[in-house]
Amino acid sequence: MKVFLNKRIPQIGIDLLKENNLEIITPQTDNLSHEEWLENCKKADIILNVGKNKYDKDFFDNFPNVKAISLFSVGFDQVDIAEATKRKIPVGNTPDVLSRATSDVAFLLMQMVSRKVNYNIEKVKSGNWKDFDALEELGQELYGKTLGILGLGRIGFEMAEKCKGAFGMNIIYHNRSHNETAEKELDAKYVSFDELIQNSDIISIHANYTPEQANLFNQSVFEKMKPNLIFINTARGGFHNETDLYKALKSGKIWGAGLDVTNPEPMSNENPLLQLPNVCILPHIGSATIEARNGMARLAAENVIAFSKNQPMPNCVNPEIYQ
Ligand SMILES: NC(=O)C1=CN([C@@H]2O[C@H](COP(=O)(O)OP(=O)(O)OC[C@H]3O[C@@H](n4cnc5c(N)ncnc54)[C@H](O)[C@@H]3O)[C@@H](O)[C@H]2O)C=CC1
Ligand SMILES: O=C(O)C(=O)CO
Repeated sequence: MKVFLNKRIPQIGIDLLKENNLEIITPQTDNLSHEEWLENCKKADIILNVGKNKYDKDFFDNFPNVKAISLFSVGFDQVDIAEATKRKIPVGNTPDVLSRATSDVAFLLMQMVSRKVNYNIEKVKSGNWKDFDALEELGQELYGKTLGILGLGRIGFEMAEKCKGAFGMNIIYHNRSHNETAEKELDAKYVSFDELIQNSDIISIHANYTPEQANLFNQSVFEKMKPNLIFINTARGGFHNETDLYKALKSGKIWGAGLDVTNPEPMSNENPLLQLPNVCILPHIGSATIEARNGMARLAAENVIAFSKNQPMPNCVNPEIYQ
């Protein structure tokens, strides 16, 4: 069985594939052109996908040889799951192993934005730090604030737990269903989307993205938020409308924003958001720890191996295909 691996992954994943006698197709470069990527897809039975390649109806029509996809990510928004399911193509992902790392980044961004760390570092570096000033560079404290989580699943729970533990925050959340563990352990309160955006001091997005949710955070939503609102997005860039976010930040309608994800990625280094003092943007590093990436490599390889043995993938986004 041939596995197309389009980019480098930690060695633990490669070793597992090799131990199971899988033939790995690896390109000589990590930066394949789209055409080169398509060429390699032609040769594969299964793709171990790193990055944002799209798997939609056209792809499945053009590559009937591809019988399974193992994503090196927990997010699966790049795959048309309904289409894959219709064709009985299993789609694997890498849950849990990256929840701590990703919620750490959300927590980090929240603190950076609350104390304007980005802006203040720049001030020191550029020589514009003149003297101690009682009224300058003031941040806002996080203790006792209300954290609103959109999407209280695995990563959302870890973010809520950290914020409760470190800052005694009140947790409110909006989710597709109630999270009883969070309600019991963190005293989290389920609220409507409108209540979430109106009552939160910090909003952190941890929902899985679907195209129907594009621009969910837009001008009308930013207008309803508190002026001290810290907006954190470590989920997917499509959730926020970038122009509307820019306007809300520039006009002071909200306090600030911390983003680990943008749309598109990478973001242009001339993007006006980067000029704002109340914004901190990272290059999609939520899961970028040695521990998380090793875990992801292991889970992604285990999904490939299970498929090669005609067994259900241990972490499958569309397990109904096995019924
Ligand atoms: N920045 C980064 O490097 C990373 C980003 N992510 C993103 O984080 C997302 C969440 O991952 P997990 O927590 O493991 O997923 P999960 O499936 O455990 O949790 C997502 C939750 O969001 C809820 N949800 C989805 N749409 C919603 C909506 N419109 N309103 C309310 N709730 C909604 C679901 O019901 C679910 O409970 C991933 O799908 C991925 O996009 C994940 C890992 C790393
Ligand atoms: O796992 C994901 O969904 C990511 O975005 C990268 O780890």
